[in-house]
Amino acid sequence: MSLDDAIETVLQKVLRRIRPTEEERAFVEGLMRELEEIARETIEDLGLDVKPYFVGSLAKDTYLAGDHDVDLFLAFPLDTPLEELREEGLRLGKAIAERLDSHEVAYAEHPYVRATYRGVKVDLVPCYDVESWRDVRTAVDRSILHTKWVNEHLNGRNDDVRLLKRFLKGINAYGSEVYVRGFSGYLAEILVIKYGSFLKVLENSDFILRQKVIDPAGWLRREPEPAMKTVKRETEEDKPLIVIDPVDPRRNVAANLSWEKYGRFYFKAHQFLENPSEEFFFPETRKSGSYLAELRRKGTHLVTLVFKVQELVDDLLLPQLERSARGFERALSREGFNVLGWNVGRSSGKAFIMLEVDRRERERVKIKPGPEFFTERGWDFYRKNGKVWLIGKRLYAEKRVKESILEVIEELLKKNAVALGKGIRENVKRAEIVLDYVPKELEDEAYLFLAREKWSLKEQ
Ligand SMILES: Nc1ccn([C@@H]2O[C@H](COP(=O)(O)OP(=O)(O)OP(=O)(O)O)[C@@H](O)[C@H]2O)c(=O)n1
Ligand SMILES: [Mg+2]
Repeated sequence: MSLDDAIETVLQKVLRRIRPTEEERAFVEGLMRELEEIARETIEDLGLDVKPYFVGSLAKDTYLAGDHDVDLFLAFPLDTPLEELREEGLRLGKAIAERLDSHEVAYAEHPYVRATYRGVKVDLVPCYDVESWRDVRTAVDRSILHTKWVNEHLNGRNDDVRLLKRFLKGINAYGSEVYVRGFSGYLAEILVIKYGSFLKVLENSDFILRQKVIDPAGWLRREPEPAMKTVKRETEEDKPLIVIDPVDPRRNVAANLSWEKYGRFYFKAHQFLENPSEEFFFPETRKSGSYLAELRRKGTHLVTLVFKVQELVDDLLLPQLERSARGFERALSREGFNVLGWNVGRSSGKAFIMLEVDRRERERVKIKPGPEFFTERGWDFYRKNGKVWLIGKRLYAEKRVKESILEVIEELLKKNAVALGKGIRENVKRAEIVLDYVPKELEDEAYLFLAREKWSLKEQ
């Protein structure tokens, strides 16, 4: 079988798993019709002038089978004051959600309602009814424009988007959340539109990087108007990619994409094209092994801090954990410990920070004052210590003391000498700190970290 055929076979197999079936489609469409009806009725009952819009991958038909969360946006007229949009938006969201199965309020730039209906998550998000980027006032306003732009330009390549999204998920590079810094769904859509297909996007993984600026709507070729500041290239120069949002020249769609995640895409794209397999899309469950054996193999040590955190969502918690881990890295290196790597996360209600270090204790020389030299105790001191000297009539000696890294960390925390994430400072200070041992539920995590399995670019 030729390589092209092999690739095609794999893609067909993957598509069978990620393309929604007719039943799922019918269910989703029925759900959307019902929700729209409920929304319209509620809007009328409340006497509001609001338009409901579906956005996100459902509205673009780029959702993966089994993954069909609904984004229902409630678009207020542009002349609505921001305060009113927040209040009325929340009130409307709650009124709609009352007629669904369950709901809670979630907090982003503005509060919005998260409901469930027939087992599906439904976000009810207030926004402005914008027609162009000039009208955009809140972070979510562009979504309506994105949906429209993608639907106008995708030309039936919906399955290519599905393949790319699944590939990115499989290689652990999907999601634009701050703690992922990978590819967003919208970025995947733009790449497919720009390069023509899933395979073309993969084939262009080098070129995309060299091209650096992708401008699908041709903003840079247009006559600039005063309000149209395009994405600043200088300030984004250390980003792998600048994708000027086709619906808003001021925004880089790839602003959250990190070098690490682009790098994963780059290597995995090359590997897939040479050696295609379903594994890239659906990796086997991660390897496991003994973290203790890994510590012995490497001759390094593992410090783990485990502590309770309140109801912080991942979006807030993970960046704070990362900041704290970097704080430990700096503080410990000032104290003579080399931090080879760190890993943070959350597991069964607790947060953890893992630090891999080169030693478990440090030796320091302390100066020990002794007694006067011409006494009994003076002779004792003289015999017991290696290096001794006099200052005046008093003996002094050098003393080597060992301090364990745990003592050093406790000392640093007591002195507030570690830069910690603001919202979790007190929690970290009360952490349980363990050395070369982790609680049962973190054993796998510790192995994956120490073996760098979590980040590995190559299968071995
Ligand atoms: N970094 C991001 C994240 C989201 N969005 C907007 O929010 C919408 C919904 O976001 P999300 O659910 O993350 O993406 P989907 O396209 O729905 O993809 P998925 O299948 O992963 O849900 C996107 O269409 C896009 O307009 C965005 O512009 N930039
Ligand atoms: Mg979505």
